Amino acid sequence: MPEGSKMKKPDVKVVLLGDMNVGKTSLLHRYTERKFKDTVSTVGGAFFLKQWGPYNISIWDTAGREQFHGLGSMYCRGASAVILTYDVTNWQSLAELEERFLSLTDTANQDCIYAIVGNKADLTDPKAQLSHDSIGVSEDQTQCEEEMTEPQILSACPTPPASPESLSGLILHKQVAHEDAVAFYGRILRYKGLEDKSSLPPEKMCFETSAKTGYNVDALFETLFDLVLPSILRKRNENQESPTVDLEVCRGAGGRRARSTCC
Ligand SMILES: Nc1nc2c(ncn2[C@@H]2O[C@H](COP(=O)(O)OP(=O)(O)OP(=O)(O)O)[C@@H](O)[C@H]2O)c(=O)[nH]1
Ligand SMILES: [Mg+2]
Repeated sequence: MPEGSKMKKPDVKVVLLGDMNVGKTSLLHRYTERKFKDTVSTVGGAFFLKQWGPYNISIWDTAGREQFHGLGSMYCRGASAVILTYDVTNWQSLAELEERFLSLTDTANQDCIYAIVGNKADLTDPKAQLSHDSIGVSEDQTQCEEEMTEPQILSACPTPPASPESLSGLILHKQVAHEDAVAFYGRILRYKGLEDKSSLPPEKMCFETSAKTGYNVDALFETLFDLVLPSILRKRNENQESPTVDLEVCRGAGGRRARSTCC
């Protein structure tokens, strides 16, 4: 970055929370790099700066591992949107959101919005298995769409095979129904005293996604960006401050690179 250049100051903060292994990092990779690539378990947290029209949105990826639990409330501080992420093939990952993660959001903004995201839908839902990434769709993909035979539905196996990928074409038993996510969303609104937020009904705020195929990933992020715009505009009007920060000042304070800074 050229000397003295200004890094765009984020207008708003979106945070990904959820148990380890549910696919938070993979969702971020899918959305920002249009790729499903190997990941390692996140240490601490990292953020990505997304330009959304004239606005700058920081998307924070956090660590699901228990040992980083304490950092969650720090990452949620000042958040305008929190994506509470679970794995549709793992009931416990939804339970963890309520038991371990919901309280971390107490540091988020008063008008913060909440999305409930059931990831890995490609393992349970045939329509989520097809590539949904506009860049990634190829003609043989449409071919596959026509040939798509009814995938075999696995019975509810108590110990799903170690590597779901080896089941491509097979569908794992879904452990979390959409209704469970909707019920949890209702409990979040009550916890936050937002029951009257009819503008954000569960059908709009509960998603099932696949970071692997891209299913519903753009819809998730872009729905949230549209919904946080009013809070960006309000903040800009209130602050009337420069939408940029002088990097020299940051450097003086040992400022770190803005891209994927790990705290
Ligand atoms: N089939 C399938 N696998 C996925 C999907 N998303 C993530 N995975 C796999 O799930 C494992 C964990 O993914 P991560 O993105 O690292 O999970 P995480 O929530 O960031 O985990 P922590 O960083 O430990 O909190 C990896 O093996 C991913 O390849 C998905 O949509 N479908
Ligand atoms: Mg991660």
